[in-house]
Amino acid sequence: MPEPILEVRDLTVHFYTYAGVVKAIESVSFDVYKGETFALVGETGCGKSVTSRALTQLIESPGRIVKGSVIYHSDNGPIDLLKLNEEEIREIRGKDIAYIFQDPHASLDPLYNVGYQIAEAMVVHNTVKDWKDGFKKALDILKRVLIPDPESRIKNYPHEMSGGMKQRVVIGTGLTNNPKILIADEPTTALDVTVQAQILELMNKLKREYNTTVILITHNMGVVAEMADRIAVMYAGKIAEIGTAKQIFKNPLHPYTQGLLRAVPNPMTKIERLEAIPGTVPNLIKPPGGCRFHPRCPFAKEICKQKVPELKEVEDGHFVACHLY
Ligand SMILES: Nc1ncnc2c1ncn2[C@@H]1O[C@H](COP(=O)(O)OP(=O)(O)OP(=O)(O)O)[C@@H](O)[C@H]1O
Ligand code: NI
Repeated sequence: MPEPILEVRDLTVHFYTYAGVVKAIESVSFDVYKGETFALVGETGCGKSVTSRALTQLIESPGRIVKGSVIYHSDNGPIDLLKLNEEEIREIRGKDIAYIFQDPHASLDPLYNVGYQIAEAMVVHNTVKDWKDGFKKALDILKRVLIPDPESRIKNYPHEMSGGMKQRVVIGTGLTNNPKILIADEPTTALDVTVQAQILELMNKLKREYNTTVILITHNMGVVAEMADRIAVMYAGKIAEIGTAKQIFKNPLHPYTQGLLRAVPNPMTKIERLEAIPGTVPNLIKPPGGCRFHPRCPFAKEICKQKVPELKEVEDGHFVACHLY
């Protein structure tokens, strides 16, 4: 039996804006197993980033986590991450659970050299003895993420590095404290295609070396096919389907997942727009009643307008939220 490292239940986040309450994610539930790469996929605005940030309470005003629990199975036993106070969650974030965001420019401080920034991540979490030790480890990390000429690169400021090299530094910084879970939100979207492939390969290598669990957020099905063990498909703030990569690619059940896969003629093409699925993503201030996908669904029945479909297990480990099943 796979062992869960995270159990997310009923996670709900709302943004209280002037235009109204944006119901960004609604009753999102899933498990992430130890050592796997778990991908969250779906069109822009479906709630991938909000979900991944909410896992460690990284939701800023006007957003609020209104409901849910996130049980993290730490070395010291299970903890509900949503019940921790500011200081406790900050201790977990960056140490047990690290994030890599899309834009390496935004993740690095232009005022400090990269060696300092990597060392700092370890110093603040007391995982090194002192700054000297921190710089020594920072050099190891630059080697691990395959930065050429690390002895001189360690003194570089971010603007002296290419985008791909900066993302390597960000990944290195994320891995400094040997996190149990690495959350990567579109880690390669800002990079050119050849650099993307190198970064993905690097993430796979590091994952094997450190035995890290990875939560990968992307709208690129090619990346998903390459990296994911299991996949959760999100639509308009809800989970539509969860399964192994094989189940999702070979036997997609949800009409939305089917549309998503049809929209990628070649798995290496990026999905920017879904031409195969007519209509657009609904407004999350007033989402459609019943199944949120029903206005775009070719198989919608009366019940789909009335009743929210529950996520149910249709075959072993394969869950779908759809009235057709
Ligand atoms: N600060 C905010 N204020 C208001 N609404 C927000 C805010 N942040 C996110 N949202 C809303 O929450 C919903 C989910 O956004 P989220 O960023 O999670 O989407 P996503 O799936 O990550 O999309 P993308 O692929 O474009 O990154 C969207 O409708 C978005 O408009
Ligand atoms: Ni996002």
